[in-house]
Amino acid sequence: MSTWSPSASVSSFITLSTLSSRRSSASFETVPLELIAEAHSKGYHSVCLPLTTEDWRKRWAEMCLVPSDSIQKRGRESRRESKLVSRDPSAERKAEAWRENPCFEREEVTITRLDEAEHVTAIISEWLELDAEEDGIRYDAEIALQQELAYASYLNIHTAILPPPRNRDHISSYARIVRACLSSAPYMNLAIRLPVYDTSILEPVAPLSPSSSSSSFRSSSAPSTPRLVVSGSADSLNRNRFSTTSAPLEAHIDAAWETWDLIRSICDYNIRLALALDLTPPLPNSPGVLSKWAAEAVRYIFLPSSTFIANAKGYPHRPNIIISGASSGLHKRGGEDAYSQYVKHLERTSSVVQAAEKVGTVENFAQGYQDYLQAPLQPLMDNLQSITYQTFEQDPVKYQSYEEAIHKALLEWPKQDKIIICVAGAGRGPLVARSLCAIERSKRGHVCLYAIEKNPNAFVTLQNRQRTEWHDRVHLLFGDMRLVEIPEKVDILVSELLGSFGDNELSPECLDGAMRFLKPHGISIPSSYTAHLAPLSSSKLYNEARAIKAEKSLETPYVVMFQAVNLLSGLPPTNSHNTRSAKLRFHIPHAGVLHGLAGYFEAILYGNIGLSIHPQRKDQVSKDMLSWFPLFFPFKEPLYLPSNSELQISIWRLTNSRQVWYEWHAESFLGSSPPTFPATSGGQPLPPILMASPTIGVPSPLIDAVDLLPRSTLSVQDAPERSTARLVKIGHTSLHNPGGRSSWIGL
Ligand SMILES: C[S@@+](CC[C@H](N)C(=O)[O-])C[C@H]1O[C@@H](n2cnc3c(N)ncnc32)[C@H](O)[C@@H]1O
Repeated sequence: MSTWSPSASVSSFITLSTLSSRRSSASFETVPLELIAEAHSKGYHSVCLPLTTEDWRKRWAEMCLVPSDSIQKRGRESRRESKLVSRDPSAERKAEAWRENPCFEREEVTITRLDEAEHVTAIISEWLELDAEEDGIRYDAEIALQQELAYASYLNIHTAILPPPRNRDHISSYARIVRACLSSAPYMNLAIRLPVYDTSILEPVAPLSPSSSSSSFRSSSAPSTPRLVVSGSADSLNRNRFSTTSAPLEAHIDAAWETWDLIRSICDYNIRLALALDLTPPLPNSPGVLSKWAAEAVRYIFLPSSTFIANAKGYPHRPNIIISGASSGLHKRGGEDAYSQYVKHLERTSSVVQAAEKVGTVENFAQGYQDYLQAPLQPLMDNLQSITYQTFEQDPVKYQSYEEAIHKALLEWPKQDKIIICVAGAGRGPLVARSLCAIERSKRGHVCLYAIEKNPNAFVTLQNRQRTEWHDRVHLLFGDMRLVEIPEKVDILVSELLGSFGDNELSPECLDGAMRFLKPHGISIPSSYTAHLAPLSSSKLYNEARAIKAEKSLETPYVVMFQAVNLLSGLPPTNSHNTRSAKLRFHIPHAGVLHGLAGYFEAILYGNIGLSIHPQRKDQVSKDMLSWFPLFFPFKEPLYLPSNSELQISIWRLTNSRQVWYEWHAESFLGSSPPTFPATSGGQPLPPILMASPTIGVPSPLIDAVDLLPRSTLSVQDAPERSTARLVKIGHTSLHNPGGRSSWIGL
């Protein structure tokens, strides 16, 4: 279960120039101790400190890089040619000795004592190019990185922020080095600093000189925003770093995310690897572009004091926010403390935090359960515990909605008739009590109420309530609704057998068995329900499911209160999949990785009264209902989906005489365009498929996904327009849970 920390941690970035310009005062033994104490007194929880000094950068450059003057002599050579330049033999000897036995000298590190390292996040030398063009520089950068991490571990520092990737062509080398470090430093958490997009698209920058990685970096100042060369652009192929303004900002944001995706994939989704997202560049207005980061392990957010950005609030991971330049005096009136105070204010006033603090909201109820995988209930096969019923019964919305639905049905029933109601699956009796309230409110005279329950333990509670509260107003029947004998047929059948995906607690099978005692023109409450699927990206959930070591863990649906997830496409208004299988087509506007499917349900109880956990409609239909979290169907292998690709999902609900199970599968294609809806014969465009829920709220504005099954609202000649012609297949997953081998629900 994830813990819910009360507030984001705010760190101050202490620069090398601050460290070197201060003299320690009488009250502190060392400058780092004084600066750390000062940061604490100004409301910062921790500090980020460069681990190494200028001296280390100089020694490393002398040993491992070709001196820049020897390059200048050779004129404008490419970096690739620079490795042919011979080095000074004494520098080469020193380098060999260092490679044999990497070791710092005292002046090369900023801190030396355990107490200086408390609450410190180490910034690894930013000038190390783990993705340098030259093999030799990459090789030496890896040795230096290992050396710095070993030193940080020695000082009991648990987190280090790595130099950013800069060269798309060698990201795989970068990632391989990070993976090696994760295994050689087993107690260290690593974070990769990544700008939200390549800032060179805003302003041209000079090309790097061969030894430039070091010389161009002003390590004594606050960290500059790293720049990433996006492969494939003409500029990057020429190894220049000039503006690529022709590409839209979104493409650059996608490129940054793809860099991260490659690194974390090569590192096998290691949970000790996280992102330090640099929000220094001006952010685009469209929040959807950034939403993919919500599904990632963003553990740090870099904010320079010059661009204080309110969008950082509400990130679900509650990352550490690192403020650089807080002491630069940029906002003189507020002073240094103002930044941490403002970040805390933004967080306190954000809708996410306010909802979590308000009693009665789902966010408040679900605290501690965000992204926690729970096995779905099996109320038919298992007998639920009293405490489980008690949890359901806290729902302030579900029972009220049922009472309203029953009341409405009673009012609409012909006045002179006697009415027989049956609550099938009564549990501890809350729907029985609500039925009695509705009867009383409707002022109907002749009403007879039955309650059926198959859980022998809950049946004791029902008997007790009958004796103490209900008396002869309720007739109890013990047994399975599929088999139990009932003295007369009923007019209104009330049940609540719904799972997060509608039918996953076997409501269809149970109600099929109960239909024999519902009169032909009788009413079922709920009158219908629909299941909805959406493709989902969440490295966190993927890792959680993988952490359960059993092979079947990635072929099992889970109930999850989603937090660190990103829906890769909109949800269809309804999948209407009582056919027990569906094939769904999703347009993927932005590149992403598919880790699983999110499953939701919507039910019409009676008339316009419903229940919904559909993310876009739940607030209109049944706001603050607590009883259901969505279902998560994981995929065993993540499936990469490029921008403007098409995802096709197949899902089957299958059954034998003893079990029901789901099987699922995904395929990806290139060449997709956002779906358009075919015109009817009258020339009017068809709306998205809506006929199954015409009475609930307003239709979802999201129309990305379209049910591919032939539907009554689509004429046959319309179908080819929506076919998958001209799509190029690019990938697929395996078929999950074939034959119900890993997960099933008992009948
Ligand atoms: C989700 S609980 C709902 C309980 C209660 N109606 C409420 O809303 O709090 C479903 C109940 O239906 C019962 N149940 C499930 N299948 C049943 C069946 N085939 N026959 C009788 N009861 C059944 C379970 O034991 C459980 O008490």
